[in-house]
Amino acid sequence: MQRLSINDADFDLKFRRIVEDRRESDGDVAGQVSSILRDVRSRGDAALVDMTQRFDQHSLSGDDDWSVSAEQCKAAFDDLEASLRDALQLAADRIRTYHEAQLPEDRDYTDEVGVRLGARWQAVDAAGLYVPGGRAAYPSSLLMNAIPAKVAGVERLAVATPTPKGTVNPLVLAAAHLAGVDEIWRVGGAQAVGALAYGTDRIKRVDVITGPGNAYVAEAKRQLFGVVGIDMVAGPSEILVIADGQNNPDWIAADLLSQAEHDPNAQSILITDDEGFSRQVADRIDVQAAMLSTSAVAQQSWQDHGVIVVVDTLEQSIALANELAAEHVELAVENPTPLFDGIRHAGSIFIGRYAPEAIGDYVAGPNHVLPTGRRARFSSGLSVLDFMKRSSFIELDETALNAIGPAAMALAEAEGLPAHAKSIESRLK
Ligand SMILES: NC(=O)c1ccc[n+]([C@@H]2O[C@H](COP(=O)([O-])OP(=O)(O)OC[C@H]3O[C@@H](n4cnc5c(N)ncnc54)[C@H](O)[C@@H]3O)[C@@H](O)[C@H]2O)c1
Ligand SMILES: N[C@H](CO)Cc1c[nH]c[nH+]1
Ligand SMILES: [Zn+2]
Repeated sequence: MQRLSINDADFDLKFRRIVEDRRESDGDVAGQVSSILRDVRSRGDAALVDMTQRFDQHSLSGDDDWSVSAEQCKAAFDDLEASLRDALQLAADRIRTYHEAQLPEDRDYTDEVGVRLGARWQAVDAAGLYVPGGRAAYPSSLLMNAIPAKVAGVERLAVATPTPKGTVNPLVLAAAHLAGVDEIWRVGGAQAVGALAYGTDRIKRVDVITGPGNAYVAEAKRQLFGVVGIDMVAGPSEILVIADGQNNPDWIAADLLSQAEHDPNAQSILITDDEGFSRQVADRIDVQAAMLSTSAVAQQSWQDHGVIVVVDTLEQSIALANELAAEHVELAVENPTPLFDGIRHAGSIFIGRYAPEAIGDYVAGPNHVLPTGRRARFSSGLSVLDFMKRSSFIELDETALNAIGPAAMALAEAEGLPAHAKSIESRLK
């Protein structure tokens, strides 16, 4: 963990290094991912067999090793303990309600010269939903991917998720049943993203790939953008907690560890105006981390990427937060409004002492698939619109074409494109 004070002589330099640390697509990962993708593209299923054995110790020999059937998903749902089924249902209902409000409306109008203009939204035909499963299984990510895809009206939902050592997580299958997923492929990592993008004999290609994952998954999506649509780059988790000294240090320590436990490359940052409080939080992190079942990962993440910044005033945290453009920002302060108003770059913002980030991971409603690596400067969380695209349309009759056609012809001539001009001119009266 690094500790900084805004009054350190070299604060700007150190802070800049922290900001740059968030680029998970370093040369090593990018190189490995590009050779994995090349292999999947040229050898298809055979490459998936080799890499799934190598990275997940899972042998893709029979059909059941490749995919999970709808019957298995239904059985997993039916077998769920009632409290877990209710929790999954509550999460699904709240996520659906939030995302239904995102559905766009088609609009059109006819202007003063009689041209009808508008735009029409339509769902993509097929979506590939990446559900992480390396260190932990993520039924919550299945819901976060599949529900907006369903709301958008996508016809084919193909999930890819690794099943390390052949272990299938029943809650992932139950979530798939609840959300109405069509296919579940037991492959993970960059190779799964490649298969969904290029297609193989077994896995038909999709139009859009969404979902979170580790650095390999995130980099594969980044490299494949253009071959296929993607939602955004959603890599190892990040949390920035801005807290005053009036918080319970145990609560804030748990919040920081909640993201650290995802991945050794996850990042947790605390900004506070109370030096004594920051030391209490650091102590509580050490105590709590040692007791977690995920302690090895959480401790590694906190050691390698954890940061505490002590500022003089909480107002100073606004500029730092905007530089970091973190996936999650918690505002655990007495009066969060001025901070909320000042923060321009964040995947999702949690307002007040009773809004821990973990509530957004599961049941609040907004999507937990969010941009990482400072990409909240230009990307947003997964939404229904990521599964849709818009076609504009233009309708003219003879009168309308006569009104605006000559201007288009003039521009076409000026661009040296006479066939363009002719296609308009030949229709004019
Ligand atoms: N940003 C978000 O919205 C968000 C949401 C949920 C989870 N996450 C992140 O998802 C990630 C889940 O990671 P995970 O590892 O548990 O599962 P994962 O499914 O993302 O990755 C596992 C796969 O990584 C590949 N892999 C592992 N080591 C490799 C290597 N050395 N070379 C090539 N490929 C390798 C393997 O193919 C394996 O199947 C975490 O980083 C978590 O923070 C992010
Ligand atoms: N915090 C993750 C996004 O970075 C999402 C998640 C799923 N399960 C638990 N957490
Ligand atoms: Zn989480």
